[in-house]
Amino acid sequence: MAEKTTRYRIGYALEPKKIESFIKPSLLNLSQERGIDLIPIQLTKPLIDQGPFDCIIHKCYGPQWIHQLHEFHSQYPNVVVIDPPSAIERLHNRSTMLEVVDNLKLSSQISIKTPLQVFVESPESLSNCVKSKSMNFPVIAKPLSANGSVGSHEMCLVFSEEGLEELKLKLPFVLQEFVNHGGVIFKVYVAGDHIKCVKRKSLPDISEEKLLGVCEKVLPFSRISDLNAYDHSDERVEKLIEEAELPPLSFANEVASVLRKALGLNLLNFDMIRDSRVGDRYLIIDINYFPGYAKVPGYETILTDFFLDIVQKKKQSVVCDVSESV
Ligand SMILES: O=P(O)(O)O[C@@H]1[C@@H](OP(=O)(O)O)[C@H](OP(=O)(O)O)[C@H](O)[C@H](OP(=O)(O)O)[C@H]1OP(=O)(O)O
Ligand SMILES: Nc1ncnc2c1ncn2[C@@H]1O[C@H](COP(=O)(O)OP(=O)(O)O)[C@@H](O)[C@H]1O
Ligand SMILES: [Mg+2]
Ligand SMILES: [Mg+2]
Repeated sequence: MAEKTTRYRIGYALEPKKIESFIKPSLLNLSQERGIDLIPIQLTKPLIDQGPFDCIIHKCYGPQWIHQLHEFHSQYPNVVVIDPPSAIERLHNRSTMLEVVDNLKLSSQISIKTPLQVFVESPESLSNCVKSKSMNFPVIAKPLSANGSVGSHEMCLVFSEEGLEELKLKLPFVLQEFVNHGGVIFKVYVAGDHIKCVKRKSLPDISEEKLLGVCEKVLPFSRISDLNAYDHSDERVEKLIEEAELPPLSFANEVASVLRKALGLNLLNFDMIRDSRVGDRYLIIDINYFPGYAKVPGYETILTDFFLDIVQKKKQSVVCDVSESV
């Protein structure tokens, strides 16, 4: 008689746009072949009435969803929830998002830090905040909230103190020192133990001369691709990205591993730049929960491997405490 292979049910609670980009037939097929059934969770119906599930993955905002998860967890404490809302919450605020980075302990000689950053809440504190941290212009004003809204990605490069005055209506925000990094950013995608680092276009460097010649006090931007007119041509940018050296794999892996544990999260990516001023120094500038994995070549394998790790560890009774603070 043919041996019956165990099948696992992973429920996903995602907004329609995310379902379209993430739940591709290629992911459904590969995970199905390997024993995982990905089941849509209806956001309009009580979670508690859906299932059974071995695991739930989710990227939804708002107290109602968190309440549903709590309710579900009290009834089905053995179902693994990836990830705990309280840990995800930390990434929805650009001030708390990067707090753990400066305490990470690495065995590598290469250092991992964050740029100088200050949280600005009121117009009165605006003029002093840059001086108090000895930050140099240009700085980037980033909305405090990183809650998935369009506005949460609307930023401004600020070239001078007068520029800061123009930002009063955008409070509260964080000001982060702009760091030259050769126009290329490294995005490290993490799904549990599975990691992939890719290169992407970033803001171009700003030299002292360029800074003196800039006419604007503030340059708003949202998507980096909108900034072509501001500097390099597409061809030059492509060449820049192609030629940029990736960070050493062992370093990227170690940062991903310690960061994931410090945050208590499994599904994330982080944006990392190489500081042009100092050798062997990288800076984390952004951390995102459940990012756009489908843009990573081979994401289907990375995610399926991760799903199997989770459900099989559970089967072997290896404690997987990710649902601890649901
Ligand atoms: O839409 P995508 O595929 O570009 O993914 C976005 C991510 O792009 P990335 O994978 O880092 O290039 C994006 O990363 P960045 O913040 O752009 O670095 C966010 O994770 C975004 O989610 P949210 O709007 O912050 O909730 C992600 O948006 P959602 O797909 O989760 O809505
Ligand atoms: N401190 C910084 N120094 C240089 N460039 C930065 C810095 N912070 C952000 N950027 C650039 O701005 C982009 C958007 O900033 P980020 O914090 O990643 O916001 P988002 O959450 O919208 O992706 C980055 O991908 C990078 O190109
Ligand atoms: Mg980013
Ligand atoms: Mg982000």
